[in-house]
Amino acid sequence: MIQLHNVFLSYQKDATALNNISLRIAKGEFVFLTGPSGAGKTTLLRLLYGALTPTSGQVLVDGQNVSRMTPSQIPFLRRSIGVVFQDFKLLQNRTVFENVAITLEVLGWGRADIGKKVMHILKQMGIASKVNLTPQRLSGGEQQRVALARALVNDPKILLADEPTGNLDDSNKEQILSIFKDANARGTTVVVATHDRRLIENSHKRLVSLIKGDIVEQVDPKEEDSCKSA
Ligand SMILES: Nc1ncnc2c1ncn2[C@@H]1O[C@H](COP(=O)(O)OP(=O)(O)OP(=O)(O)O)[C@@H](O)[C@H]1O
Repeated sequence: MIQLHNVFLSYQKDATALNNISLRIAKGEFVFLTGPSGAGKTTLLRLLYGALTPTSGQVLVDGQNVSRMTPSQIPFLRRSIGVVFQDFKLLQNRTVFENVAITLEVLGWGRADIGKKVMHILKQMGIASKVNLTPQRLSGGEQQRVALARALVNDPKILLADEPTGNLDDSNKEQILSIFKDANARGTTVVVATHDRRLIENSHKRLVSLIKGDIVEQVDPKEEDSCKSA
């Protein structure tokens, strides 16, 4: 589903944000990207949804070569990718409903179907009662759930989330993790960038650790389990 081959990314000369990264993420996998600030987590996610082009190397997402896409092709790629940004990027002058509906409007859905689907996901996320409020009137955890609803409302093939539990309390973190796990169980490939060790440890999912643009460690609990039982 996602492949990076020898990817280098420099924002400026002599400052390499990603240094010869090769990585495969299979369809239906759930992967955490971790590492200290500046490790390259956000940069890697941005490559996957075509917000950045690698300086060299190849990025393949859902069978498409993102490294070679023209700007006009990127919106089509993004139809199959839900993105949750570090700062949510909610539209402040729109209601919760409108913030989530926008994903389906872009895809050309009809009004009645949009209404049903948006209300369905807001109920799943436990924020249906906030449907007519604007984001300023929501807590941080509620805003995060709106951002997740917007990213997941069209059942995307891939969900990318950047530091989705920053500033959330433990109960909100648990809710967010269970939303990711549900989406993953329905077939969405999930990639989450996070510093949050507790979130990672509680989830028993594959972990890719970056430091200064290098992959320094990969841990896959499934392989560890099969080693233990072998
Ligand atoms: N727009 C930019 N212009 C120049 N350098 C950048 C830009 N964005 C990121 N960088 C640099 O690229 C490197 C990787 O940054 P990136 O944001 O990918 O790290 P990160 O692991 O996501 O960090 P954090 O956990 O703090 O969000 C850092 O050295 C950063 O300073």
